[in-house]
Amino acid sequence: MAAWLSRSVVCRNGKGFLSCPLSGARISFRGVGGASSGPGALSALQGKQRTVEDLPHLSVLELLYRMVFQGYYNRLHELQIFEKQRYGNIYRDGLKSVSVNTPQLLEELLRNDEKFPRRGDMSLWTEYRDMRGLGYGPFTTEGERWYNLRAMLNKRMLHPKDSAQYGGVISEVVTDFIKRMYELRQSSSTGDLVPDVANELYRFSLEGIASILFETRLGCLEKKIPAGTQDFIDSIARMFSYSMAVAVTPKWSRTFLPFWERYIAGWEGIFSFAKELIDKKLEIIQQRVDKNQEVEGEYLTYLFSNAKMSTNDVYGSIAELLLAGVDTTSNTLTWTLHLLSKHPEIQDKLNQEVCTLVPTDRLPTAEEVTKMPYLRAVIKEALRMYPVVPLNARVIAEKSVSIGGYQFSRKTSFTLCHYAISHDEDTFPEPFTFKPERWLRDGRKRPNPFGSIPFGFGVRGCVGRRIAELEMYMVLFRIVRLFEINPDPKMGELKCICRTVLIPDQPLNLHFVDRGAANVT
Ligand code: HEM
Repeated sequence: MAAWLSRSVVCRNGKGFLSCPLSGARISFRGVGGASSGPGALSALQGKQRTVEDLPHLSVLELLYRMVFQGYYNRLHELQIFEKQRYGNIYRDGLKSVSVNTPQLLEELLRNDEKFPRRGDMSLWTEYRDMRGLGYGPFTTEGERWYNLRAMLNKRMLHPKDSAQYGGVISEVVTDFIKRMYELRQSSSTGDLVPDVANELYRFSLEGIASILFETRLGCLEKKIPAGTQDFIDSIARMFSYSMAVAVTPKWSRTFLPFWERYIAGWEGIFSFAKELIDKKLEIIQQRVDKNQEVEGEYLTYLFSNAKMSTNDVYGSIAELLLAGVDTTSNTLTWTLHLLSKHPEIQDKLNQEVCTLVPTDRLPTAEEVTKMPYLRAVIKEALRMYPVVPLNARVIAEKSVSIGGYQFSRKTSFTLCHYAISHDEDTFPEPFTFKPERWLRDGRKRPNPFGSIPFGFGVRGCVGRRIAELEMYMVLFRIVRLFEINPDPKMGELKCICRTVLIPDQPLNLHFVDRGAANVT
């Protein structure tokens, strides 16, 4: 995610002539029109292969102007749409990253991806690991080493059948979450209001993913979060909140500006907590091995039992899985509940599905929730409207590649503008309207799959996808069966800001009105 963050800061692009009020600089391009306006007629007429030089491009100064003076600093997702309208579907920024902005171009690029896909510079994350001699995880590793690591991490996680085995663990976490919802509602003045739902869903997601990765409960859903767990949560927040400052300030300023020290303190907290839990588990396994007892367990135990993985690799991987899995899942759920609260008719339809497909006197199984078409469509549509990871990157390092009729030499960096793509009007008519029906397989024409790929694509796609989906389906199922979700009339319009992932600009408060269904546990 750090790579996306730093990329989002530096990779902005443009086309045509545009006065930059900051500097009076003029942004120019040599081609005729962007890819949106058809092939570069001039080059084609001359029979010349179009290259990166023919793309619309603009300077870093313009990016700075847009970020600072036009306020796009935390609305980088909206900037994608602005730039697409202004500069076309494929364009280049001053730092030579090429932005692609339509499902077709995205597909062309990703189908040309390499055996060991790269997202680009991850030094923001690797520096700390190098300083402390820690192992790299799936985000930070590259090349063949990454490939081998993913081969190990994918097992017991990536296949729907693998994730189904965590159904029981997740269901227990959902039960605790629902219990907490009842408590919060009761203590509110109206008897049904839950303040700052995103914060509650963060606790849920952290508890859920930790219960799978560490095979232990952290206590995030207890009335008072244990001190160690709270320090860990604060450390994650600290690391993320200083990432941007560290990315944009020069290294020499680290000794007198406070950002680097605070950023590193964040990493220290993350790794020391993860390490403590991993070491505890390792000790338990060792004791059982010493006593010749059978070692049973799930993900962490599986990783330890894998001879190819060193303890250092396990530390690095678990920390990165944890970081990748919490904000993404919790914010997707936050946006889904927000959208449902605004669309009672969709909520009712979803309630009907969950009450019809599973008898109301028992909880659903992992297999059942993953087969519910409307439940799946609701989450898919929420992820289309709010792709929590709104931009991504690829570097095609080993070969030259042709995208959108342009030839790019090897080592070209590409920015994948997922937010603009999933709001592409040609692919998704009324792109700003919540319509889960778009995704139903009921005979209607389905959208281009590359229009919305919130988990990425190919071998470097999200390793936690199936776990995330299962967590989201299971918790949404239970919420929708028990409650009608209503907006808080006291809240102003909820806007979306980009802090590495898409988050709400203010705490989201929602009313959870009892539907009268039994709370089966
Ligand atoms: C709604 C939830 C989630 C979303 C939308 C999401 C999205 C993404 C995206 C877009 C990528 C980049 C893929 C690419 O470059 O092609 C990614 C990578 C990754 N995700 Fe997720 N993710 C989610 C949940 C999770 C969870 C729960 C975990 C951990 C269990 C996880 C672990 C990872 C890891 C480790 C990577 C890096 C993979 C690699 O580089 O090999 N994610 N995710």
